Amino acid sequence: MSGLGGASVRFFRPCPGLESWCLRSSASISKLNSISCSGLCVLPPVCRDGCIKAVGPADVIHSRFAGATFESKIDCTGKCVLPGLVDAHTHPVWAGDRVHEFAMKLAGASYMEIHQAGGGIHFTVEHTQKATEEELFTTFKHRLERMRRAGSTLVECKSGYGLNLETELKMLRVIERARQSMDIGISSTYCGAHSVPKGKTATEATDDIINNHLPKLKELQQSGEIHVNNIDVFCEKGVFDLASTRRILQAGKDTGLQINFHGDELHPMKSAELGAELGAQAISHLEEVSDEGITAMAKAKCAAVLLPTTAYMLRLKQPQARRMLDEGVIVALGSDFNPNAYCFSMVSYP
Ligand SMILES: N=CN[C@@H](CCC(=O)O)C(=O)O
Repeated sequence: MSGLGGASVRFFRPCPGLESWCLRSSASISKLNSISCSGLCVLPPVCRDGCIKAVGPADVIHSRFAGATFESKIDCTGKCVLPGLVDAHTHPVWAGDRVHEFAMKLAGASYMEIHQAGGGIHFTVEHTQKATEEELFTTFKHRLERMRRAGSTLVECKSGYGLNLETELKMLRVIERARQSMDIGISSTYCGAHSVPKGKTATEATDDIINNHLPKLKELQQSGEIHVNNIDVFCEKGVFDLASTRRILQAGKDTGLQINFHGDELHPMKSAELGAELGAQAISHLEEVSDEGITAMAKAKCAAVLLPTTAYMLRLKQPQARRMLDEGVIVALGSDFNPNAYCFSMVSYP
């Protein structure tokens, strides 16, 4: 049985008379859930480590845990018990919402048209650069709490609305603070290549990331000030092309980060092929992935992180989830919570 923070989700059918207890053993506080259904009881005791220890008929489980004492009783009548959800792609640290852009979108403007006109990510960057660390932490904390209430127990959290070193580090420190203080798992992603900063070319931005951002990140990782797991790039026409993406991802990998990037979202970029070649852990979006890209990802065991809310909101075609699964690609899901796609929950639209 997988841990509650694991990727698999199992549903227990709600049934009448379902009860659960918390129990205290000599070693740890554990929970003992009891599902009583037409004479059959299923008791999944949950230990402090988050793992379900056993599932079975009540009498079997009771005799197995006979020495344990119950701490409290939780009535789960009409409810179901399910492990925590993993949200594999979010942009939750920012200031400057983009509600005003919805009117432009409804009038027919595309995501890239708004971006190229200086809005979109640029708008959020402007506000995030001006925000204090405290302001960012307060709103981030509130968003994480809402995600947790919606069932997510592990959330991948990206920087990427700083673009300059100072603000990217501010965002990563905010993520680190939450990682240490909140009751939710966090996988932290440096996304300094989320967009080309105003006044720079993509090549200049790439050089800045490789020569300045990544060495500083490595220093802070080594001193234990921050813990970053992944590196991300928005590999897209008009943002970072395949060559720049390759340079940044390779440099990130060389500093010990896992590759987890945006690819093949609005245009076919051969991002999937690149990710597979570089040993990427995951690639997100993939609405425009090629057949060869799907095959390469399956072979390389590179996970596809699909973001149905985003495809819906941006009116993109939905990614080929069934085809990917049939080809043997690992498929994960993300809410893609960001100021453009305001979705906290993995199980429903906002
Ligand atoms: N596509 C690029 N990045 C985000 C959107 C970020 C934003 O628009 O603020 C995404 O994953 O959908």
